Amino acid sequence: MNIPVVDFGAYSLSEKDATDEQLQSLSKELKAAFTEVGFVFLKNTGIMEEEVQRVMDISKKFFLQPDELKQPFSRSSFANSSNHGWVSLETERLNPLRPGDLKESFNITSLHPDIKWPSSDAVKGFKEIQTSFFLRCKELSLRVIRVMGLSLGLDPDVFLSAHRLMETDENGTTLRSLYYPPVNSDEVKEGQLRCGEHSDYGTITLLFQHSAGLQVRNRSGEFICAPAVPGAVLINIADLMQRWTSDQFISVLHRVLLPPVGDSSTRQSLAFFVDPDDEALITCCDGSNKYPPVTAGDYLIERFNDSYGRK
Ligand SMILES: O=C(O)CCC(=O)C(=O)O
Ligand SMILES: [Fe+2]
Repeated sequence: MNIPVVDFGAYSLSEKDATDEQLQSLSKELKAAFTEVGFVFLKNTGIMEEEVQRVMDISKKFFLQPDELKQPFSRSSFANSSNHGWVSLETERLNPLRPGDLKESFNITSLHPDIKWPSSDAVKGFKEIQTSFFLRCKELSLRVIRVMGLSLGLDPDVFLSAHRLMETDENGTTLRSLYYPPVNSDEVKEGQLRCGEHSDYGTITLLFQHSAGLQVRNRSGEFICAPAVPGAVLINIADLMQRWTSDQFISVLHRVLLPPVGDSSTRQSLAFFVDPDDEALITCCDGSNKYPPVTAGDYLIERFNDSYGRK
């Protein structure tokens, strides 16, 4: 399996709009990638390497602090945004059959003015850097979602109109910084990984990474290493989008293994999980009843219950 590379230059964030011809050609390429592989590398998106690096650097400063300083920002301590906040090591199990993932993360789901942000000198600029990257990812996602609608011959509003509330407490879209600390192989539990096998939950995911480590399952069921393509954003289809398109676009399992024994390297990545508005009703867009309609908010709560444990 090769993940295709698509040049998004014609519709990059530095362009106001693309011509119909350019959109047609992009939609053909994206459709092929999303129906056959479920993943695509998008290059020339307009999001620059320096922006990505800035977010990784400030996130790492947050993660390297003692747990007591991170605790006040814990996920589930934000009243109106249940997925927002810091997730400690081994808390989430993306594959619930394995021990907790050997990763830490910080989820940004809400940009509501009342949200409390880390603001100590050690993480100076955290709010501004994360907020501006969230908004850039949001703009790029909306462009990709528009092209995805066109690629299936739909009115682009079918998908776009379900993504009007990103960054508010009525939409689950999340910018997640991930940090995989050095692994001490003497302490690893049986079957434990950095990130267990899973597919993502919502519409699409934008993944920014600078080092290899991610594996993607191919059609024969083998996990294949995804390369890190400098400057490109890796985009994959998530489960609600697969449902929405009656399985035309495919949401594929992926994972992050442990480094080889004796390798003490760390890994960082940024994932922008795009979700439909909580109240959006996801109904098969081909008019079939392949899957019953579900509201995005209800669907996400179920999935989080599986990976974080039921309350
Ligand atoms: O860190 C990575 O590369 C993958 C993370 C991931 O797949 C996820 O958090 O859903
Ligand atoms: Fe994922």
